[in-house]
Amino acid sequence: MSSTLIVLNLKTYLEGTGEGAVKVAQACKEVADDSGIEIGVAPQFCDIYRVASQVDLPVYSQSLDPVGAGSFTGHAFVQSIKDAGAVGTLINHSECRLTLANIDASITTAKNAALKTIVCTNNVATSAAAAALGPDYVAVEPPELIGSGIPVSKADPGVVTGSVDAVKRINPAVQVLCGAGISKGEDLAAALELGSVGVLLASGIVKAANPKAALEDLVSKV
Ligand SMILES: O=C(CO)COP(=O)(O)O
Repeated sequence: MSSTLIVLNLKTYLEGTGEGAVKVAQACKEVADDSGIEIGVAPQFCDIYRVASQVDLPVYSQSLDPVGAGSFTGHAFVQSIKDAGAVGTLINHSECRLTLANIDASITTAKNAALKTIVCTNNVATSAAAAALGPDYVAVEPPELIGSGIPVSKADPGVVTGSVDAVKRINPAVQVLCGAGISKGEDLAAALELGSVGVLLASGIVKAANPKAALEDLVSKV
């Protein structure tokens, strides 16, 4: 496997049973095996166990709550996420934003459970702030490009290079992903060219008529 990472966020795109998530995850696994590129999926909380137990690929939670065992109702509890089979979690996605203090607490909670952490950011300044908290990855995603089909690597390359520079300066151990509007092989190639180590993406693959073919295109230029 190369050190490139692709994480496919399923959001709430797949209606109905979790079988849709399993199918997309299976396509990810096949393309990962054929290409040698690591591909993970972030399904709904309730689908983590189903996906992780049926498909041998890295599964991420879409978020978690920084609560321990005890008197907490309606929270996404890290130990349950881990026991369901997740290897990591997104934190602070633009569609699930947190305060800085809660980002910090979520990173600590995930790390204590040995889950990988991907903190989403919306610009260079927040990428720098997130890097100071020491996650495994910062994933910069300008919200205005999310779901737009316009790739960040083309529309706003400066936010990627700026994040890479800022993160390197603040904490060189943190790696940078980028996302928003990414769907094609040229988008991933451009993202790597800009200094990120991979992409976090969703609609271009999940909503494609043939997700496996879309994934094959995505990895075709690496
Ligand atoms: O929000 C994203 C991934 O977390 C990006 O979404 P799109 O790939 O649909 O732009």
